[in-house]
Amino acid sequence: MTNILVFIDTPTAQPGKAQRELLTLGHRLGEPVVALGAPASDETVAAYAHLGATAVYAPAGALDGTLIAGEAAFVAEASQACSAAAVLLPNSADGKEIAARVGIKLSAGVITDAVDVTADLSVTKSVLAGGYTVTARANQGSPVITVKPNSVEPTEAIPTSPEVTTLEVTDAGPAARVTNTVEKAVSARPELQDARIVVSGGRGLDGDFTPVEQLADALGAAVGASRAATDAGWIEHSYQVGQTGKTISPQLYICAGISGAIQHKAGMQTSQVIVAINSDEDAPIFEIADFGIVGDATTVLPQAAAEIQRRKG
Ligand SMILES: Cc1cc2nc3c(=O)[nH]c(=O)nc-3n(C[C@H](O)[C@H](O)[C@H](O)COP(=O)(O)OP(=O)(O)OC[C@H]3O[C@@H](n4cnc5c(N)ncnc54)[C@H](O)[C@@H]3O)c2cc1C
Repeated sequence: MTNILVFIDTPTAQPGKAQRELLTLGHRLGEPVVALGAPASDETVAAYAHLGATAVYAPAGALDGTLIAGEAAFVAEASQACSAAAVLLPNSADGKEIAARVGIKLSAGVITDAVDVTADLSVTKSVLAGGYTVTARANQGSPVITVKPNSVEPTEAIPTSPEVTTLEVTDAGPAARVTNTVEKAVSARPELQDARIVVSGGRGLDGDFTPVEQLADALGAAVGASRAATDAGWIEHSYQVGQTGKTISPQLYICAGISGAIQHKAGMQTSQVIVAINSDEDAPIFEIADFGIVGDATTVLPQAAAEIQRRKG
């Protein structure tokens, strides 16, 4: 039996696509054992049992009071408890930091930005801002791997009745402590990093993101932005795509009024299909676009949104 530990950062009764992708990959490599990032409830255990988790580890108390350190200690303890052959985590900023700390605790190799993992634990990953794809293998310990969303098609699993083990996290070490939290405003849109479709806007939007948001809502997409747009305060920094923003690989990336600077491309050029809307036919973004529209974004975006709404009826 080869146990593959899958870390679920935010356990929920209705696991999202990125979590189901990790479970599917765990199944492909062995027996997926789930490490919940919060104390277990009947609902969360049932949800991951439905996805075929063969065992569940959960912390005795909440882990979010210590920034990352508590999660890393818990994942390392869960990995040792089930003798995991590999640990899979989300490719978020937190996921990568947890992976790094787990790698140190377990003296194990860490591989980020994975887009595929084969049975011999060879990892296909993007490097150099998504410009190249390479195959990598950890040469020490059980590899700790962060997996990009939209890399695996989630499949149905045979439901299980997993044993639930509660772990006391003892090794969090000195850590920064959270003293106050502010709830993020709830959005009906998908999370930027998990979304199948992303509509992004840049400086060419001239301060008004309404057309980007309307097309995103027509497509059920997430909204993204260039740094020029976030620096100008037109939209929050959490929406920034690129080298110093989020790295995403949606199935469809639509960008409007974005020139295609190397730092922006670093965050989106592994998207499966790229559609660019720009008034300058020589804009660099057209070099990597699958479809290009030379036009005014403030005209093209509303037309696209209206046509999609019309076809949806
Ligand atoms: C260390 C570092 C890190 C960085 N990290 C990031 C990052 O993470 N993400 C990021 O995005 N940038 C990043 N940048 C900034 C990056 O270099 C660019 O400055 C930025 O991406 C430009 O944003 P933009 O394409 O919206 O603006 P611009 O480059 O000004 O392009 C605007 C585009 O809009 C077009 N346009 C104008 N009007 C219209 C219209 N009406 N309709 C359609 N098109 C129109 C123009 O033709 C132009 O191509 C970083 C820079 C540095 C130095």
